[in-house]
Amino acid sequence: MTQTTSSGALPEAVRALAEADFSAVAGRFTHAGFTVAQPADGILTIKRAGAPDRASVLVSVGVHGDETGPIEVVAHLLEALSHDATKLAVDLMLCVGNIGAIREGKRFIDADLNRMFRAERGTLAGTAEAARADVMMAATTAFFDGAGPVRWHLDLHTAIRPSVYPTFAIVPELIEAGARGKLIDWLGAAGIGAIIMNPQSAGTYSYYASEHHGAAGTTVELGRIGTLGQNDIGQFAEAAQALDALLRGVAPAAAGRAPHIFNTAQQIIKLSDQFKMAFGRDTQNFTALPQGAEIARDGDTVYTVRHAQEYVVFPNPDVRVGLRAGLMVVRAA
Ligand SMILES: O=C(O)CCC(=O)N[C@@H](CCC(=O)O)C(=O)O
Ligand SMILES: [Zn+2]
Repeated sequence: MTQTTSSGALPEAVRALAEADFSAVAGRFTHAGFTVAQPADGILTIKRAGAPDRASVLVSVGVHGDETGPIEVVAHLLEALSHDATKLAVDLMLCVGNIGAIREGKRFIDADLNRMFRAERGTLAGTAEAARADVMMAATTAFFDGAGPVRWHLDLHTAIRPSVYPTFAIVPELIEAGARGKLIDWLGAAGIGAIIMNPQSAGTYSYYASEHHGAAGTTVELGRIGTLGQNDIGQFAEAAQALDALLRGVAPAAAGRAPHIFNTAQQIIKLSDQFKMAFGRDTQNFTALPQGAEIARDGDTVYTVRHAQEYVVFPNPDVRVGLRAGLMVVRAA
């Protein structure tokens, strides 16, 4: 079945996930004997009763409302899996993040949801996204409470700008070494070209799940923002296959290539409205800058490249004061 939208015909599975309408898939998993619940709007959990050792996998999409490619990828995958429901080999929590922003085709309504997964929110405490993050954290806590030791969180995003690596991931350094190794292997099988090791929380969902719930969490960037129903998701076939294999508890079809590993050199924080980036808004992710080059200036503060070479990721002068306006990374030895 398809639904016609302003952007053309949207496959029913995509429409349903984008609108957080889980009725069809929930029915199929229930019929296959799973315990299915919807603890909050946009959140679906599917568990097998009496199987405490199963891996627990949280998959989130749409934390930024204009990042629609992963919604399409997961919608098709979930639709297919629900028709083969007994093959689901993990406890699954599926979270459609910023439902209001998805509806409006915007990154966020009041403020960036992916900076709200921390206690201090300052002036953003009363925003729609602060309330949504509270709901998501409560559901995440309930999902992982009492779960077995194998815990994953894949938070699927897309980047605003083009990138030297069209697919890349951010991995919190604090993940225990064994679990981190398995996660990096999986990211390789998923066709992810580069991994940024991140030592510090920026208030993101995946860092929160790693820090507070012992999950092997990661933010995965799959291409660029696009209109729902118009993304070329064929380019993410490896990621879709690897995710499907994870949910079915089987090895990915391809081992993939080892991603390039980068360490975080510095986070560029916007300190005031005087903040000015030294290069254009459309500078692509992983653009190399030489030692001493100016990155940004903000009043008396001048951010410069400290290593022989640093690469800029997520350059964004338009963020709110106090938030990350870019990440400088270096190739790991
Ligand atoms: O392309 C951009 O500038 C932003 C893409 C995006 O939403 N990235 C995430 C990364 C989260 C992390 O650091 O783990 C974000 O900025 O929230
Ligand atoms: Zn995003």
